[in-house]
Amino acid sequence: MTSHTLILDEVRLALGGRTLMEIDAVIGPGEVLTVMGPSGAGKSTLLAMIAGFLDPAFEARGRVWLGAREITALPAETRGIGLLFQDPLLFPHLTVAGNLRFGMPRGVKHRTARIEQALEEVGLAGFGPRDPATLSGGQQARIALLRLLLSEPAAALLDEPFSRLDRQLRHEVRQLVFDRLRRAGLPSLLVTHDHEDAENAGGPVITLG
Ligand SMILES: Nc1ncnc2c1ncn2[C@@H]1O[C@H](COP(=O)(O)OP(=O)(O)OP(=O)(O)O)[C@@H](O)[C@H]1O
Repeated sequence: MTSHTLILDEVRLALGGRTLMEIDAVIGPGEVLTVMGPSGAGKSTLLAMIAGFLDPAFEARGRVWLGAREITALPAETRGIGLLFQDPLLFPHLTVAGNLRFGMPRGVKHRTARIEQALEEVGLAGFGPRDPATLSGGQQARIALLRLLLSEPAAALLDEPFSRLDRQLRHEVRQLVFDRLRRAGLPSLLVTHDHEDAENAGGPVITLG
C-alpha cells in the first residue's frame, strides 16, 4: 500500500460513561507520534480502536482516516494497519520464512528472493528455514519488524515493542525499527512508558493525564 497520513479526528474513548482519553492528531508519512501516559490511561485501547479490534465494552467516538480513506468502521483486516507488540508473536508452527511470507499481499512477485533480501538487510541472512523458537529475543524482534514491513501496511501501531529487550538490544532494535518505518514512509503511533523510546522516535509526543 502507498503511505499516507494517519488522522485521529477527535477520537474519544470511554468506559462505563467515564472518558478514558481524548486525542486529536495528524501523523505524516514517515513520522512517529509517541503517546505516553500512566498505566490504565487507555493507550492499548486506542491502538485497538485504530486497528479495528476494540472490545465492545468501550464506547468510541471520532473518526480515523488513512489519507482520504476513512477506516473507522472497516473490518480490521482491510484497514492496512501493521502492528508490533511487546511479544513478537511469531507463529510457532511456521519457519522464519513462513512467518515473513504470511502477511505478504497477494500478487507480490519473487517472494523468496524478497524474504532473503529482507533477512540479509537486518543481519539474519540464511535464517529463513529456522524455527522461530531457536532465535534470540532480538532476532525475533527483527523478524516481527520484517513481517510487518513485508505485509506492506499503510500505517504502523507499536505497543511497547522494546520493553522485553535488555538495554543494549533495546537501543539497537529501536534504531532499526524507527529507521525502517521512516524509510518505508509509514505514519506510526508508538505507545510507551520509556522516555528514551520517545526521544529516539524523533517525533511529537502526547502525554495523557
Ligand atoms: N476488555 C475490557 N473490558 C473492560 N475494561 C477494560 C478492558 N480492557 C481494558 N480495560 C480497562 O480499560 C482501561 C484502559 O486500559 P488500557 O490497556 O488501554 O491502558 P494502557 O494505557 O494501555 O495501560 P498500560 O500502560 O498498563 O498498558 C484500564 O482501566 C483497563 O483496566
